Amino acid sequence: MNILLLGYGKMGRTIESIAKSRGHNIVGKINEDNTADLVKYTGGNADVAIEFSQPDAAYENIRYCIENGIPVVSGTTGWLEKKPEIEALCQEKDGTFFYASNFSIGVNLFFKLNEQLAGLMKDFNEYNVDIEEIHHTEKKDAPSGTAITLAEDIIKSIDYKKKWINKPFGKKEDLIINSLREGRVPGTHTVKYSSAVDDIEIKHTAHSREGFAKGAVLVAEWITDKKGVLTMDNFLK
Ligand SMILES: NC(=O)C1=CN([C@@H]2O[C@H](COP(=O)(O)OP(=O)(O)OC[C@H]3O[C@@H](n4cnc5c(N)ncnc54)[C@H](OP(=O)(O)O)[C@@H]3O)[C@@H](O)[C@H]2O)C=CC1
Ligand SMILES: O=C(O)C1=N[C@H](C(=O)O)C[C@H](O)C1
Repeated sequence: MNILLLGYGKMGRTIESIAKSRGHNIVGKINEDNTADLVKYTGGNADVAIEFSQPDAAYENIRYCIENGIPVVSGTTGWLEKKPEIEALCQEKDGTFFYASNFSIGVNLFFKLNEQLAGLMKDFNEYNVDIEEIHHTEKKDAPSGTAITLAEDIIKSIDYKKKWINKPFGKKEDLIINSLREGRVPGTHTVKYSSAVDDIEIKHTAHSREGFAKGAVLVAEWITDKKGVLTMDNFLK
């Protein structure tokens, strides 16, 4: 498979190494300094694009792919206010767009566990729930996309939480996401229910970026013959 990498930073490099080990070719690597080269690529010479860039670049990269017939797998976080526009464009152009806030299989199991725990906890108002996410100091966005997914799934079940906020303190109706930036941490997420007498915690700790990158390559292999707006739920089925 011929893969175009949009964003060749920490994730782009890890994806390159996994993709090559699975027999794929990297036909292009686009970073901030060579975005003009993007016009060289179309659905004729790139079977799929894998997009891990930065919040202010994702929309234009994904739009280019959809308009030029390249199926695109994106994991960039911090740009999601524009995702509905991309989804509409994908439908209009009969394109292929896959987005996940986290491509790791472990995190996607953790998402399911989070949904189940929220379902169990919904009638126990003596507990307060909050989220902590820890990432490396180079991360550009806060809260993490993964923490937002966790928060949105909790708010669907827990009536006393009305919205998430990215602050260490808030009212009971606010689901706190506390974002910490430390050293080279690849990504740690904790959901904690606390009462006066006990705490219940679930936690996912990534040991490296390999889980995210392998998930993105597996999805890229899977989507090349598919159309539409696709998610991890479609892939994992
Ligand atoms: N969904 C998931 O599973 C995961 C998502 N992520 C997300 O992926 C994104 C990238 O993470 P990471 O690799 O750690 O970040 P890095 O900062 O290491 O890499 C981002 C790269 O994007 C490049 N870039 C900047 N502008 C453009 C542009 N217009 N087009 C293409 N590339 C561009 C940067 O280039 P330059 O250096 O020249 O500025 C840089 O090389 C983040 O949003 C992060 O949150 C990360 C891990 C997992
Ligand atoms: O920026 C990162 O590094 C990561 N970003 C994603 C996020 O914002 O959730 C996924 C992972 O936690 C690593």
